[in-house]
Amino acid sequence: SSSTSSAAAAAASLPASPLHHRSSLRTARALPTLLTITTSTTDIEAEALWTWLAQKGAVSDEATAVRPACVHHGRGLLAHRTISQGDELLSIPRKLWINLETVKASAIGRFCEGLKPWVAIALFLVREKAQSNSSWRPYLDILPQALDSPLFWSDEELAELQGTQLLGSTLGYREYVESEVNELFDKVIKPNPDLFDSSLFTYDAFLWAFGILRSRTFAPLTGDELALVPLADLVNHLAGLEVEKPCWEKTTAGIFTRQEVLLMRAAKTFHAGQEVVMQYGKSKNNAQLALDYGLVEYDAFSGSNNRDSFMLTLEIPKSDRLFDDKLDIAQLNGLDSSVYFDLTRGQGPPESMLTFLRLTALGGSDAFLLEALFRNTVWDHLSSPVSRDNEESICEAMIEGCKSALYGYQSTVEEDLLLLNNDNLDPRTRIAVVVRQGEKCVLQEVQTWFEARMNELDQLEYYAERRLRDLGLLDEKGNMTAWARASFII
Ligand SMILES: C[S@@+](CC[C@H](N)C(=O)[O-])C[C@H]1O[C@@H](n2cnc3c(N)ncnc32)[C@H](O)[C@@H]1O
Repeated sequence: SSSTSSAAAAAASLPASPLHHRSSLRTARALPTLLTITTSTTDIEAEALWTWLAQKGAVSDEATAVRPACVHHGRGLLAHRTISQGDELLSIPRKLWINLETVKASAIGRFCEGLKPWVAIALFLVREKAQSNSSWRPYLDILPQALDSPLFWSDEELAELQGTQLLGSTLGYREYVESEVNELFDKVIKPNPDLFDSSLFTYDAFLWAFGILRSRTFAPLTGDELALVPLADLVNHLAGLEVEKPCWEKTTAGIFTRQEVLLMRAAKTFHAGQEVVMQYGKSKNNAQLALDYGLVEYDAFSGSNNRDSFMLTLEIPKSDRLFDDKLDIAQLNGLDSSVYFDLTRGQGPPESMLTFLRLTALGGSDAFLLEALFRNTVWDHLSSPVSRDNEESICEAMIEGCKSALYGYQSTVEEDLLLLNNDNLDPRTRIAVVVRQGEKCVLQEVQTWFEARMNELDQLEYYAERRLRDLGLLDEKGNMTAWARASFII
């Protein structure tokens, strides 16, 4: 049927927009032991940043709870003394953030009217980075030149992502950045050669700035409030870290002049010398962690990973002769003809997805449920199996969809797991392998779920039986009641 093929095609499709990543709730994972780090080499750039922040009154050697240092993942923050959960770690005043205000107050401010915050800040970063006498030099010097997000991978490295949704999102983001850069180049950079040296404002330079902004900004300083906060952006992520409250907090401080500050609080207790870490996003899946931060979570011991996910797109085919009626029901329930479902490892298909699938596959002798009489109740009816035919067709569609999506990957889960046993796997290949095996595991789980359902089609209760039971015409065992038998005899 057309709904079958559409759901099958849908199972393999990519997120519609690179900017609309869906999130879902995930369960807790075990917390790895924190490592105590000792640094031997002097980090000249970090020292310069510290001195600069001290001169501006943002930090002091005497009062500080944390200090920047070289750690496993580039630079990070080390506890200077024992810190309890919830303690203040640092407080950086607004005048030291790089945000839209900073850009507006700069020499290029008058060109930023109407620009998206990230575009304006990226323009500022690229220009400022090239100026040796920039007043932001100590901060600019600690920004990494190379990032591990797939946005920056070579074609050869990207080939490891063949078949994955992450590859689609990566290419989508690149296209998006390119179109923004082209527009900016034509409207702002080219017409103002006195302020902008056009050779600096390349696609690569903007992509770097985009990567810096995605990997170093955290709520609440995102969206229109987007801001880079020196020192606070040196905190690294710890896999599995449970947090009660966000670590970044925007508040006001100061006795005489109340000024806005970014306050960072400790997510847990840290002892002197330990690395202070935070949780970058409990609801982000591995593909999002990879894109934003160039990292993934993978637990080689448990094998399970609630960061594994697959975003499924389902749609009511336009060719369906019942399209208008089905769309009406979907819209009445807050959906549209095309819907994304974020499937997460170990969680099975969400109820709303099963309901939408049943709606999509509705036809034949079940089409009466689309009549006006049922308009307000049909969604409820669809939340349980409707008929054997309907349930069978959604199972077939999903099994086919999963198989065809799985066919698109170049390796099996088993091959990937073997690769992940190799401790010397380079970081980018590791990211690719973790993401692709995660997507496949989710698809396999979904396929297994629908295969199991296919095997129990004869045991399920369908709409007709439920109606008879509701009317008191079937008893608990599914037999007709005496009253029903009597009515049939009459
Ligand atoms: C907010 S910055 C943290 C400071 C960064 N380490 C530096 O040297 O500038 C985020 C970046 O740190 C790195 N990072 C943080 N936590 C990590 C982790 N658990 N595993 C791998 N890389 C991590 C990633 O490169 C990420 O994009």
